[in-house]
Amino acid sequence: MARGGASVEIRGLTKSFGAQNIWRDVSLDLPPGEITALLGPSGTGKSVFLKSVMGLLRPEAGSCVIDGVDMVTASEAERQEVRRRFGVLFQDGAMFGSMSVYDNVAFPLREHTHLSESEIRSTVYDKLELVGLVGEEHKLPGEVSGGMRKRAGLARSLVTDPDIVLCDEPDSGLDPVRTAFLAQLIMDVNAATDATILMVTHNIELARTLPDNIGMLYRRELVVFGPRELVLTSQDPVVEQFMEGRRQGPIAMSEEADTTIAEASASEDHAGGGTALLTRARRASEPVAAPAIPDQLTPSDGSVREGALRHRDRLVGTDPADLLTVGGREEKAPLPPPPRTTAIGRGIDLLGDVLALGLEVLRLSLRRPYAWRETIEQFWFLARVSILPAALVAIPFGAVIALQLGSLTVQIGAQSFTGAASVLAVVQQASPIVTALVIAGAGGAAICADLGSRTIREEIDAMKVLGVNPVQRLIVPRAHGAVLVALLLNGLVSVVGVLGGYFFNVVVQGGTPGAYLASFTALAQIQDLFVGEIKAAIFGFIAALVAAHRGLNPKGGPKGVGDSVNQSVVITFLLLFFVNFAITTLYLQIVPAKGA
Ligand SMILES: Nc1ncnc2c1ncn2[C@@H]1O[C@H](COP(=O)(O)OP(=O)(O)OP(=O)(O)O)[C@@H](O)[C@H]1O
Repeated sequence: MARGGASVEIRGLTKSFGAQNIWRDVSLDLPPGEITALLGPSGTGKSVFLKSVMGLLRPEAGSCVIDGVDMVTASEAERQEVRRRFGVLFQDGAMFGSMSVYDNVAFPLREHTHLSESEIRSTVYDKLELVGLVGEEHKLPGEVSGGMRKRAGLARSLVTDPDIVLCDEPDSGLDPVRTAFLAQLIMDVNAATDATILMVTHNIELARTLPDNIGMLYRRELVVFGPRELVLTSQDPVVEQFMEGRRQGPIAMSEEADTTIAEASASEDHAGGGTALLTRARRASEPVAAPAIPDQLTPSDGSVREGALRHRDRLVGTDPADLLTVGGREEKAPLPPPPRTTAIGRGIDLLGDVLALGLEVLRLSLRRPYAWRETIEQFWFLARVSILPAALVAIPFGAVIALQLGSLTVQIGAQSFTGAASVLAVVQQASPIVTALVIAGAGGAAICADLGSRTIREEIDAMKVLGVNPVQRLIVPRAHGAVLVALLLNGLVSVVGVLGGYFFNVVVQGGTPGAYLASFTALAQIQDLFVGEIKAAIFGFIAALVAAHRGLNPKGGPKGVGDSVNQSVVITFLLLFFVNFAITTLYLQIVPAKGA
């Protein structure tokens, strides 16, 4: 069933990370219903480009319009709507690690369709069969090979018959035979659905025989984009070298080396030497034989693709000279450096981000569907990792407070108030802080590490692309779980602390049980208990938010996750002490001390 693929119009797109410009001024139209391959040396920003098209990364300039919606400036809700039309295969598959291969492939259908489980089952098995994974469906992603994960990711990306398919190196990790099957599969999917397909690949054979169009990123620019037939016969040295996989030419081992060669070439040109590498092939006096164009794959059922017909018409009207004008090759002035940010500025940004995340969590807390199961699992997990340490910390804490206050009250002749003083100190101050430190140290660290590893495995990106809001699905349950556990732990720590105080005051220091208990009613009041619980809930919320924020923004790979965990604990501790001070001051202003 032909549906006419979606159009993707990209104009002047520019993306940098801090001072590092990845590419600039990229303009191209992905022809609807055709297959396009994006090539380029490693590290030239092909994956960044795909993520920018998906709206997962925000370029600082330019537009990427998909059927009328600019993915750069649109709201997250609008982007989510467009993403429902996407099928995305991430570089490492981005399978959800806690779900089986079957559940991963069924995920988009369960989220976005009203199909019955038996209909879902039949669709999932169709796709698993296409990618050769029937028999492996009950395994977890961690129990199958990298190539299998990739194929499972492809099955998941195709399960909703998307209009736009974006694949990041679909062939990586696959053997040559499976790569050949995969190429045929992409061609058949295009023939059946007329989807607009953009794939990043390093596989030259695939690039030569599968796509209708080829684009190439090199030295921070799109240096060529056009019909396969014209790109394959291009005599541009960069394109030729890449398509032939040669060492000789302007492309070197690294981006820096590419830049050095190009600069040398430009200065030779400038000096009138006439031997610059970038233009050498063009200036060679002997005629250069045009390379042969290999036959393009055809659909296995022998049908004629709609995209192929449109492509043929476009090809007739394309001037080969247009190919190299896209993006241009002339040296452009360097981009201005980004504004410098100070440590204080970064701290303020971080606080702003955490606050925004907190507001988002509160807003989504009431939104359905509520992730009950995840909340209960998180509550149970946080309770398990924090109850024992909290109880163990509470005993010496209660004891220290009782000892300190006990000796102080004896010195000032107010021994009869030792119990109340212990209660106030433990219930109002020590207990919420101990609770929050344990939640931040044990629970928050685990939340941060879990989310961080999901982020670097691109699971969070996959979730967004599959139309699921990770804040609603993952952060809200963790924040609620942390608040509930904080309330529970605060009660526990308070009881253990007060009992510890009783033990040291009465048993060790020889006080009387009656005086210890009687003093409770003299100075303590029920609001003290409430304020302790409110503090604990706020601290638990803050601990979960900071952990989630750091987990969603790790810098780099596994080491970045480790750094995020460390930052999450330190930042939470700092915030807690400030917030505790603020709440205590406010409380003392509002609720006068008993007996005052
Ligand atoms: N989230 C990020 N933060 C900072 N830098 C990033 C981020 N993502 C990518 N980069 C940088 O952008 C550059 C391009 O990365 P990208 O993964 O897009 O390259 P690629 O062309 O896909 O490479 P390969 O072909 O090797 O997969 C790299 O220098 C990378 O370090």
